[in-house]
Amino acid sequence: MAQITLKNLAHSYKPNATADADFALKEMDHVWQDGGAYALLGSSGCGKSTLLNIISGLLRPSHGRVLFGDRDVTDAATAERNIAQVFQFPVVYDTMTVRDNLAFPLRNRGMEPDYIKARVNQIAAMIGMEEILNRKARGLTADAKQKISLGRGMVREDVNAILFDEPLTVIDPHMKFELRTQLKTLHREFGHTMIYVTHDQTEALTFADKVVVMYDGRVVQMGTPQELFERPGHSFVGYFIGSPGMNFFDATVAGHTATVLGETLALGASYAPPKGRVQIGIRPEFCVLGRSGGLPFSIRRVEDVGRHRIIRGTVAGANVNVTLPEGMEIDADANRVLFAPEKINVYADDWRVSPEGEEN
Ligand SMILES: Nc1ncnc2c1ncn2[C@@H]1O[C@H](COP(=O)(O)OP(=O)(O)OP(=O)(O)O)[C@@H](O)[C@H]1O
Repeated sequence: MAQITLKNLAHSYKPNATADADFALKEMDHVWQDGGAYALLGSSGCGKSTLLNIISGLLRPSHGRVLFGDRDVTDAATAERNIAQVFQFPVVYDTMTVRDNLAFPLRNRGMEPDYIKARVNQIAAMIGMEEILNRKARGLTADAKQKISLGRGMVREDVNAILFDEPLTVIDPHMKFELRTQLKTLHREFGHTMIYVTHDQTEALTFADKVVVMYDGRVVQMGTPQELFERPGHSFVGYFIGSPGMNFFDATVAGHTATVLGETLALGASYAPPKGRVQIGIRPEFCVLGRSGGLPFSIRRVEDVGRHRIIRGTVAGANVNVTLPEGMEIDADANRVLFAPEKINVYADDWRVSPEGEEN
């Protein structure tokens, strides 16, 4: 196993690319710690698969280097990198049995038959396929075939990393949760570096210890689910993580106060006046309705989403959401929205501004 380092990495699918917009991956430096469980999260087209294929060696980056430990593997073929990759759609040998499909990577490496048998049985139990080990893969459902692909991706214990590219897309929703839990168990047991690509925040937040959020070809934040929730490093993380996402307001900020729509709001920390387009961001969970203070608020509608309710409203015509905890009544005369000062984040040109005295 190895730490994976990306050095000045960038990629364009176009020859002679120069403009920023020509790059599917903008220049980045990034380290994936040995044994980490990472999710690579972002919306469609932000560059997740490009990055994964560069790590696995399916794609050569147009700029920069890829290191496994101290070894430069930028020009090494996929086979030399000792990586397992599971794709969105099943890749199985139809004419082989389920057992032979699972055993394939181990036989390829000349492992002992007894070891292969035991390991295949262990993986088959994990993916719920012990009963059909002797069946040919041909004729199985896409869901079953994808489970074989997942199993085959995880069967080798000696890989540097396992890369998953949206592996649960074709899996039945009930099974998704179970397989994700199994992947986590396997990670705890074997300590492989795992990178799991998804555009689904629930998948990312439940699978990973560290979530890497990509936006427009860049890594905009890497953090624990809690860090992404409490201190989104970029406004995209604020919008993308959480349901509904963060509320943003144009503001002027100085010291412990923000001014929004001519009203003064207290901040939980002190800021040097930021440059650029300044906004404050507050999650719906940290907003409450009242009759004085805060900002003027009009309720549009209330949505019941199970354990809590979401109040959809507007502040000066712009949409603002407030999450109402279970059991709390709505004051029908409330016409202001108030924010917990210590939960407000400040942004300049979409990037979070650290308050004075915050350790990075
Ligand atoms: N083979 C290719 N040739 C040219 N452009 C490509 C190629 N593959 C991807 N791109 C472009 O590169 C950008 C990043 O694509 P990529 O597939 O890495 O994104 P993604 O985040 O994995 O998206 P998705 O979630 O839809 O798979 C997109 O603009 C895409 O159109």
